[in-house]
Order: sequence, then structure tokens, then C-alpha cells
Amino acid sequence: MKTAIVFDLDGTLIDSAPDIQAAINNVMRDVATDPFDLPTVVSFIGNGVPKLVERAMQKRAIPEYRHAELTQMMLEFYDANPATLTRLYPNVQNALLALKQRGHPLGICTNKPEEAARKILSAFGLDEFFGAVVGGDSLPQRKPDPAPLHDTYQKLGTTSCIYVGDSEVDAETAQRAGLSFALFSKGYRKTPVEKIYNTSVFDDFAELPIIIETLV
Ligand SMILES: O=C(O)COP(=O)(O)O
Ligand SMILES: [Mg+2]
Repeated sequence: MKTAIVFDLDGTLIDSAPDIQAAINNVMRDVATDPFDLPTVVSFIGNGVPKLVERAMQKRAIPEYRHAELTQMMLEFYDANPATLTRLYPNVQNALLALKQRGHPLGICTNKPEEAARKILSAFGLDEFFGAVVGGDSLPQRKPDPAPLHDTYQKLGTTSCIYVGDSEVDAETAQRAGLSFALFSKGYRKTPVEKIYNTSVFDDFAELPIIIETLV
């Protein structure tokens, strides 16, 4: 069996921050507090929706007891418009096609809720590329716990896997899973590339198929 290539979603295949910003700012409007600019929202992304809401609440000094309610609100706003302002990064489609044609099983391992992830993939016509989609709410554990990543490539029927992601969380997940990690440098990371665990770094998806061939 060929090596599985598993991808993170937010900040890796898709630039989704503008839709996430719109949803969290709808929540902020409903609780009568100020909206967030895009860089601030980007700094909240990476550990899933409940954590994003927690970070937003801390910034606006909203009392903790409202967390479940505001998380539910966020999920509803986001689910209504998960792919309105979201864009694929350049050359993603061709890279997926090239990897698929070479026989690599492809999967998604994201901290985004699974249903939203599936909706976005289908909105961009990418759903048929992926044999497994594991979200932040698919298992009791979420990244950086390695369990969702192990689950993704096991669902693809392989034992070898390369993870492709954009963040510190993805790097830690791959490292804890004992896997190679290709870091997309143009996503939502907060730390210099040199300080993030990786086996390879790329800034354009046109380079990815070649990088993968050197790693397998
Ligand atoms: O939902 C998040 O916070 C991050 O999602 P990702 O794992 O696809 O980057
Ligand atoms: Mg990401």
C-alpha cells in the first residue's frame, strides 16, 4: 500500500479565516461587544471551535459560564456559511490530483468540526479526493493528541503516512505520532518556520508532489 498523505484544512488547503471571522463577529455582535480584525481571528485558530470561542471570550472579558452557549452560537453561524469567503490556496487542486494519480490515498485530519469540513470540501468539489475525513469532534481526542491522525490513515487502510499542515499544533501532532511532517509556510502559524518541527517546508502547493516523492 502506498503512503497516505493526510492534510490539515484551515490555513493548509483553505484560507478559511474570513468565514471564521464573520461567524465569531456575529457572536460578538449578539453579545454586544466589539468585532475582531482578521489577524486577531487568525491567532485564535488551530485548536478547534471551543478553544477559539474561549480565546475570543478572554479577549473581551466575557464571563466563562457563557462558553457552551457562545460555542453553540458560533457553530450555528459557521455552519450556515462555511465556504462563502473561504478560498483554496493556489495550486491545491493540481497537487491533490498529482498525488492521487500516483496512487497515494488522501485524507483530512482537522480540528474543524467534521460536518463543516465535509461541507467545505464538497463546496470546492474536493470531496472525492479524500478517503477519510476526521474532524475536531470526530473522536474524544483532538490534535495535538496524535489519535485523530492515527485514525485518519488507519481509515485509509495504510500504516505509512505523511502529514501536511500549517501550524504548531499540526507539527506537534505529527511529531507525537512519529510521522514525517511537511509544513506549509503561508498558513496560520504563529512561530518562525525554523522553530517548528518539520521534515520539509514549502510555500506553494505546486512544489508539494515533488516534496512528497523525496519523503516517501
Ligand atoms: O478549527 C481550527 O481551529 C483549526 O482547524 P485546522 O486543524 O484545520 O487547522
Ligand atoms: Mg491549520
